[in-house]
Amino acid sequence: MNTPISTFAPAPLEIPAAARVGAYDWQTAAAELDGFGCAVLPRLLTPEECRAISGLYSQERHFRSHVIMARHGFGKGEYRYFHYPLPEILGGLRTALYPHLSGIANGWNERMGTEERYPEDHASFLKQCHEAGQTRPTPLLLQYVPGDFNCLHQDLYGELAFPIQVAILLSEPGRDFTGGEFVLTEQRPRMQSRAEVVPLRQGDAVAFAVHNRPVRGTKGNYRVNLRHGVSRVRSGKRHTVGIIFHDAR
Ligand SMILES: O=C(O)CCC(=O)C(=O)O
Ligand SMILES: [Fe+2]
Repeated sequence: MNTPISTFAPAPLEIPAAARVGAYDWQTAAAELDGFGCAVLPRLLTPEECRAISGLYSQERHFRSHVIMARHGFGKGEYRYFHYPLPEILGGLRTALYPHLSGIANGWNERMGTEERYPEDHASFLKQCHEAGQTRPTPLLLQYVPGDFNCLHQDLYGELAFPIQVAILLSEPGRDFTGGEFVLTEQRPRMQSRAEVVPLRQGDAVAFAVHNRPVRGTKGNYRVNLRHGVSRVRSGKRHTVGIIFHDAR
């Protein structure tokens, strides 16, 4: 399903996605996701790969749609959804990341008393999406210029939603842009909301909860509601690539 990125950008997948993803300490990542709703995977992409992926933004043939955020009240900035087949590097990372996250997601559902369980491999989950009428790919490339921001939101595209997603920062903070921090908020029942700002460098990925996750309280687990967004870019240009595991209706 994936085309090699090297046919249109100078970035072959030198280290296979599964090896790259498998090299992280997933026990620590799971503990961070459990404790805070997010975990950083440092340097998932090399600077060259980041540049190659950002460079796709202006090449319309890779995308199925283009969203100007201000037109929808989503913030200010723009993004494009890739079409299938995905660039090899993104398809590869999505497939490789999924099995590490599905166990965490199933643990969350168990603790939240939700019956739904996610299959161990991404192909099986995509099959479920397709059977539910969700067939359009959701990986996206975002671009922000000074003054742009991404309002707090949840990336839900139909009934089926995998509860963890990944965003990779393609630009280098301080050099390519300033401002533009990745932000997560967590709304807790009958309590004030908690915010988390995630410091990222170029190539770092953040895995985070899409909508709900369980939190351990004194009387068992309670459910919190998360949103994510990006603070205002103060200068320069910021690109990110988002990997969402469910397809869209
Ligand atoms: O630009 C970002 O860091 C966030 C992008 C986003 O909302 C997403 O990947 O779903
Ligand atoms: Fe998002």
